[in-house]
Amino acid sequence: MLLCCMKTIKDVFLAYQQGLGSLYDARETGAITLMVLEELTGVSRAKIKAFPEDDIPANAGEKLSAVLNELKTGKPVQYILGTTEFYGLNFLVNPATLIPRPETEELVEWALEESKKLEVKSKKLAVLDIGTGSGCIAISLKKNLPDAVVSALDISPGALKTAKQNAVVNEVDVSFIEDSILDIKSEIEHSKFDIIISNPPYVTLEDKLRMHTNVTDFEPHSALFVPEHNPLVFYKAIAGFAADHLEKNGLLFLEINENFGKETVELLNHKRFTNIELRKDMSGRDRMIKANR
Ligand SMILES: C[S@@+](CC[C@H](N)C(=O)[O-])C[C@H]1O[C@@H](n2cnc3c(N)ncnc32)[C@H](O)[C@@H]1O
Repeated sequence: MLLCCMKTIKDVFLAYQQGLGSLYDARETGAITLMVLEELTGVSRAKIKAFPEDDIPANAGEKLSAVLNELKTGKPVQYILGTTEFYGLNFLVNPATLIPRPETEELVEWALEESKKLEVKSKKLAVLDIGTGSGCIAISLKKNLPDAVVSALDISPGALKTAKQNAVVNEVDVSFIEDSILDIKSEIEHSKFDIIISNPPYVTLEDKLRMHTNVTDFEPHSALFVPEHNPLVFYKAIAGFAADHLEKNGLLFLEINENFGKETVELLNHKRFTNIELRKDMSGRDRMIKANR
């Protein structure tokens, strides 16, 4: 199917399958095509799926063709469209921010479930997201816990700029702090939290060799890779910070490297966290931890 001949939704799916077949499997290509069609035509996902024989809007062909050419370079669709969905909300993304992943939605879900059980007397729930990136975790938590006071920290000014825009887009109030969890210098040093949550960089050199180039060539390395090839460097710093800055019975939530679940649990044990729970994600991989102060 030549792009010039795309008239219907079905034609677009066919052209994208042909163009992207060497980069993605059929399921991934289908999902990408759906995202692009929805964004560029304004037609809903449900309608696209239900009426594949419908014509695409006359002015959409050129844009669909330009996006397909960019996709062929391996650039993630979210960076091409500049947007993605996370926990039912829209987030702006760009090469300064990691593209939020579905596994991280499971971490948010867990934190929201547990937050209901936390007894916070005579004050608002205080939450800190470490390594906020696009702000997806902090903003989703604030959206669902409107009374909470949510702060979010990142070392990257580019990521923080986007996270601030995302807070405006999603109409929530989050305090953003530029600092390094490896060497805190800001006023956050004097604060206490009921929940500390983080999806820090955890990709090792060995993991990198197995990763798809559309991740390693396009997503920010400072969001993905651990410095000095030490897979636990961020977990050590976060556990140390949380040990001092969580309220009594406060909760720590971490997304982790699936190959270092046991080691991360040991580290938290060593820091005297209790009720440490390791959970698998929807693909059955050790992916997240909850611990009590
Ligand atoms: C894996 S990304 C997670 C982004 C976002 N929370 C998410 O789940 O999509 C890790 C984030 O940690 C930030 N980061 C890297 N080094 C840091 C440091 N020393 N202190 C604070 N944040 C850091 C990166 O800029 C990046 O935004």
